[in-house]
Amino acid sequence: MPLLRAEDISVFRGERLVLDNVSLTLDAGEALLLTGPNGAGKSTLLRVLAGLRHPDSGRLLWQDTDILTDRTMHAAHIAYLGHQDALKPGLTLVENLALFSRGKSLDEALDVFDLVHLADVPVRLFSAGQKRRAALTRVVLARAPLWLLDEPSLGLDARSVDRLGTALARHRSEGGMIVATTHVPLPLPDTRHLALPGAPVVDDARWHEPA
Ligand SMILES: Nc1ncnc2c1ncn2[C@@H]1O[C@H](COP(=O)(O)OP(=O)(O)OP(=O)(O)O)[C@@H](O)[C@H]1O
Repeated sequence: MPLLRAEDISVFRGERLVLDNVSLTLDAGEALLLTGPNGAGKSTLLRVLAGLRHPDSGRLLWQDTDILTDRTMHAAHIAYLGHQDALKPGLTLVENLALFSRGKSLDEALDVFDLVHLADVPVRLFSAGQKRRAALTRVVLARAPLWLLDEPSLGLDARSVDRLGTALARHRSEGGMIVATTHVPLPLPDTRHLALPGAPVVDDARWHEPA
């Protein structure tokens, strides 16, 4: 029995069928890359897997239990990184992360993405890449078995991409699972791919600028 199983997930956004009967499974130590053109539904699928969006049809099972029966329980299984880094700009990095540390020392986690020197700096002063590294540090701190990462390498410099690779490999070696969306190669070897085809081109007047 796989730990995570999505069965025939379909999602409409407006009147558009964005996900059409998508199925996947994931087991301990496995990773899955979601690829496909802009608008194909990668972020939508990630949000469904996170329990943040209800599919219009299909089931999502965690160890054969439907996650929709207990979303609070499912929230403890996942660490979700969206496009927005969701950091509080007025707080320092340590203050932002303290909410997720559950009393544990932050030193080791801050080192994963080389952020020790920025520990006491307000996040509003961070660059885009530094904010992404902070958000990724929060994922590490969550100690959740399933990481759901929407374009995790966005804005990262080469050294940080290397560190991301190390963090992903470590998570998998500890039995963790990863589903990530990406448009660029990620440092994630031995990974399955799920290519979402994207919506068929439709001649829909709502998508044209008024003349
Ligand atoms: N608020 C919304 N209302 C209606 N449709 C939306 C909304 N947001 C996104 N969509 C549509 O949902 C579809 C899937 O979007 P989604 O963000 O999941 O795609 P994606 O594959 O992650 O794209 P990208 O590669 O650009 O990040 C797109 O066709 C988009 O137009």
